Amino acid sequence: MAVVEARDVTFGYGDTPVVEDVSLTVESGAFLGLVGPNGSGKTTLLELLVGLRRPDSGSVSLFGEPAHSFADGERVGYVAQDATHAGGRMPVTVREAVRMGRYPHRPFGRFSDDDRRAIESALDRVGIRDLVGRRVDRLSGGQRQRVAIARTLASEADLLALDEPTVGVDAESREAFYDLLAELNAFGLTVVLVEHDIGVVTTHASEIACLNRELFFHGDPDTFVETDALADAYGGDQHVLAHDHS
Ligand SMILES: Nc1ncnc2c1ncn2[C@@H]1O[C@H](COP(=O)(O)OP(=O)(O)OP(=O)(O)O)[C@@H](O)[C@H]1O
Repeated sequence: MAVVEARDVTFGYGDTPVVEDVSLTVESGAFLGLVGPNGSGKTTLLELLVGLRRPDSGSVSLFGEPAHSFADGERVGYVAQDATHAGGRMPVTVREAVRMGRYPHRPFGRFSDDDRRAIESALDRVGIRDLVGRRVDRLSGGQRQRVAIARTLASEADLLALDEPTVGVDAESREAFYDLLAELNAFGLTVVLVEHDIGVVTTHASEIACLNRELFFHGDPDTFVETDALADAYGGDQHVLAHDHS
């Protein structure tokens, strides 16, 4: 079953499109890495795919319905670059931030045992139980990203979309973070990840989409590194491709 289906999607902030004619299907259970040079439209496309923006032309459907009809947290977890959606800058505790993942289920009502179970299980699966009483705005970037993931798990979302989640996170925590994503993916969570580090994404993702306004490639990582798509999308700037850890 297709979780995301984008057809001929074009979008621009002004007259010039920054995403043009992109068609892309993300199947259930996929781990898609979305790569491309700086300013190539990755964040914009991710926002289009999860319904945070509407295309100027073309269409995006999520779980077979128009993407813009999905509110954040309702089957779709979205982790923005600075994880503000996880209460990243708010003076709330980790437990409160993770509880927010249940709000789509209980907009006004009291929390049920099911809600509490989902929250506790998310804290355990992401390994942040020792942080529950800490304020989110005083955590490290890597810890905040884990809170963001826990919030998504608590919401029992089927799709997790992340925008460069490990910017500013040290290499060790970054590896642990990607291992966690791979594990959650193995348990059935569909993942779409914007990541500028091609090495990271070809190691962890099961498929790659390479964007530079238009989609240059969508397929498996091994094929991606063998084709010209990479050089074409990056304008032949090969040294950026192999070891970009900036
Ligand atoms: N809110 C906005 N208003 C106007 N232009 C924007 C806005 N957001 C992004 N852009 C422009 O759209 C283009 C695509 O930006 P986007 O952030 O989607 O690219 P990206 O591939 O995620 O970039 P990066 O890797 O540098 O984060 C860029 O030229 C950017 O300057």
